Parts: sequence; structure tokens; C-alpha cells
Amino acid sequence: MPNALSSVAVFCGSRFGNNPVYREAAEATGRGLAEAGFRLIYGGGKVGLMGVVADAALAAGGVVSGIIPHFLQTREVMHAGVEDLTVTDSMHSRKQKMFAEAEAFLVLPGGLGTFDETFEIITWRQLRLHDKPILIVDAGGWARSLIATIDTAIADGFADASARALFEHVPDVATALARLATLPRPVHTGDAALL
Ligand SMILES: Nc1ncnc2c1ncn2[C@@H]1O[C@H](COP(=O)(O)O)[C@@H](O)[C@H]1O
Repeated sequence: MPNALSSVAVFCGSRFGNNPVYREAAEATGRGLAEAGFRLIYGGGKVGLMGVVADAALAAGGVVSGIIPHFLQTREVMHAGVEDLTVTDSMHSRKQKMFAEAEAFLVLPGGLGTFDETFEIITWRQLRLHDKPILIVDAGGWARSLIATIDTAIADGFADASARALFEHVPDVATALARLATLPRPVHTGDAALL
């Protein structure tokens, strides 16, 4: 496809979680993105599922860009194996740069930071600040409560039913990778200065 996606940001946990399925999903994602020729944009750390995704992408010969705020370099163990590492002055500038560099977003199991990143990128799309695809991978059923929260907001009249179309909810990594391969580069890529 001439206008195919080239870069994908992955949001996921800085811990491993307590189900081996999460780690397997992270490995399959890093490897699959690399094999498909997507540049991986991620949080720049070596901890938890973040580190697993980056290591798997590097092992498969992929291009990896890490973006980490200065104050997290030690806590999230900045990944020494990632050549294209950017250290930002704040969490906010990390988010802006990840947003600017990515043409699509893939969400894997994670905790509160992952929830924050996921809701933020969905709400930026709701505000029509961009039209980049967002895929939530429900590995091991971890995303059920996140999706239920959105459905509750719709049922309670706090979000429009069209909010469900702001993201795609897919059952596994293979489905996400197959979907990414069919998606064109977004037209409305947004302006990071507005965020
Ligand atoms: N408030 C936050 N905004 C963006 N990113 C955040 C925030 N808090 C934590 N993070 C990052 O998210 C990933 C994953 O965190 P988990 O809590 O393990 O899901 C990590 O890089 C945090 O720095």
C-alpha cells in the first residue's frame, strides 16, 4: 500500500502483570511490528512490558524510538540498547513527542499510566485534534474494565455513542497486527502544539 502506516506507538505497563499472557502479547507485538516494518515508538524504558516490547522489536531487527522524561530515566531504567532515545524535560513533552512521532497507537495491558495515555489519546481524537487509529488489544481480557468504563459513560449520557468509534477493541495481537497492515496513514495528524 503506497500510503501505509510507518510508525506505531505502543502504550503498556511498566510492570509485567500477573498473567504470562501479558508478556507473550508484548513479545508478539514487538516482534510483529518489527517484522512488518513499522517503527516502534515507546516510552524508552527497560522495565515491565515496555522493555519486553522494545527488546522483542530490537531482536527482530526493528527500528525503535524511545522517549523518556528526564525524571524517569532511573525509575523506568532507560533502555541502553535503543539508539534513538530522546530524553524530554517533562512528562508532558514526552507525550507530545510520542504523539507527534506516531501514526497509530496500540494499547497493551498496563496500569494507571497506560490508562492515562489511552484515555488521553482517545479524548484528543474526540476533540478532533487528530484522526490516528487507536487499537486496544484485549490480551487476557485485561481491557474489559476499561471498555466497560467507556460503555458506562455512554449509557449514563456522559459520552456520545459515537465514542465507541474513536478506537478499535481487538482480541489479540495477531488481529491488531493484521488490522495495522490494512490501515492507511491518517490524513489529520494533528498539531502537537495544541495539546
Ligand atoms: N500521567 C501519565 N501520563 C502519561 N504517561 C504516564 C503517566 N503516568 C505514568 N505514565 C507512563 O505510562 C507508562 C506505563 O505506566 P503503568 O502505570 O505501568 O501502566 C510508564 O512509562 C509511565 O511512565
